[in-house]
Amino acid sequence: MKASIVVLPGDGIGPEVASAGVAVLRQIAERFGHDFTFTEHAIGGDAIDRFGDPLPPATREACLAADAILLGAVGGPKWSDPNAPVRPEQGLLAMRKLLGVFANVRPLKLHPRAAALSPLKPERTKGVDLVFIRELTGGIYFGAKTRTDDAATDECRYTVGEIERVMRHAFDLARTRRKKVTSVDKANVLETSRLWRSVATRIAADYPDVELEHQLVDSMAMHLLTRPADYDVIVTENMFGDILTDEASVLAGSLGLSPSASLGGPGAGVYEPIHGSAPDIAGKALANPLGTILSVAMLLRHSLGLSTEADTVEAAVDYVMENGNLTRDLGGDATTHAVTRAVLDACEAKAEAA
Ligand SMILES: NC(=O)C1=CN([C@@H]2O[C@H](COP(=O)(O)OP(=O)(O)OC[C@H]3O[C@@H](n4cnc5c(N)ncnc54)[C@H](O)[C@@H]3O)[C@@H](O)[C@H]2O)C=CC1
Ligand SMILES: CC(C)CC(=O)C(=O)O
Ligand SMILES: [Mg+2]
Repeated sequence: MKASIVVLPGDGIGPEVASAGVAVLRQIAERFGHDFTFTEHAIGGDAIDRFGDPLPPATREACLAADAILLGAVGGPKWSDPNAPVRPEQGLLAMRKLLGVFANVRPLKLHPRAAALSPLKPERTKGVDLVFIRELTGGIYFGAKTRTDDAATDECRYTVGEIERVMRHAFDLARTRRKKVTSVDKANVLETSRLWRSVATRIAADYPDVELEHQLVDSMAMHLLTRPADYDVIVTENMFGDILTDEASVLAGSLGLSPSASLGGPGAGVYEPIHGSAPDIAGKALANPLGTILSVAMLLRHSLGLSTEADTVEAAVDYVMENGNLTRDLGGDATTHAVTRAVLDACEAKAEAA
């Protein structure tokens, strides 16, 4: 098949992990006879430096015309002055809004070897297999902001329509899994959460085969560590999802392992690891590329409909997790490049065997 893939490397370790993702896509294209074209565009701090804009017009146009988008990460200390007029993260948020990708899918599966790397005891993490659906284009990250010399505000706003569509995404997904949705909110305090909860309850009536439970976000943060295996699909608003998924990623051994797909818009899906630009390890070849490579598997499956190819990439990552030398965050001393090479070799072996 032919596919046009826009690559947005961004900042810090973004370019290091994005190039690992592109290497895997190139190999899959060659092995399975596809014609993928890759076009790199600027986003984030890199785009501010080159164009004075964290999401320049050429990047916007390319994203709107793409079949899929692969993103590294944005941000870093160079652009983090609290008084800076423009920030890298604005480019990422604007891109998500532009593409209308309201459902951010963040799966978390525990590889057996990662159980030993998890800070939790193996008996706690046994059987963990959950998916977060994080609302991605609404809430406090997109609300009006004000700032005076002695006060600041960030508005949190959700409409019924925004909640309904992400809720249906979660229930539809739960139907293909263990048929359980946990909706996370702060309905004891926030009006937006009370609306969230009432919409969740109403939508659940259309899915009598799926169990719905409501959970307050503060205790959810605790339950994720005490009984993570009890959860199947967890749906929540933008900021709660951002925070809980970084917490949850540690169950699987490292933030560097977690992939994501941002879906639901009329055009391309966006695929990115859930981590940031990791300025502390940028340029040192220490970045774990597996979260990005697993995001590439999601790209193949969700945007290109290539499930055999996606399975091949996931099986290759499983193989490397089981047998390979891993990056430092997972207790190894392999470089980003060496782990990527190991995945490419494993992809080749899996494709050969298939
Ligand atoms: N999607 C994006 O582009 C995101 C961007 N950011 C931005 O990234 C910058 C840094 O933010 P932080 O809070 O430090 O979060 P971060 O996710 O960049 O890093 C947190 C910690 O995890 C480690 N880490 C992250 N990814 C890793 C990987 N692939 N391999 C090994 N270790 C990894 C880092 O070294 C660091 O110690 C900020 O400017 C922030 O705004 C943060 C989150 C997401
Ligand atoms: C700029 C932030 C909203 C990015 C982030 O932390 C994320 O999407 O996980
Ligand atoms: Mg985040």
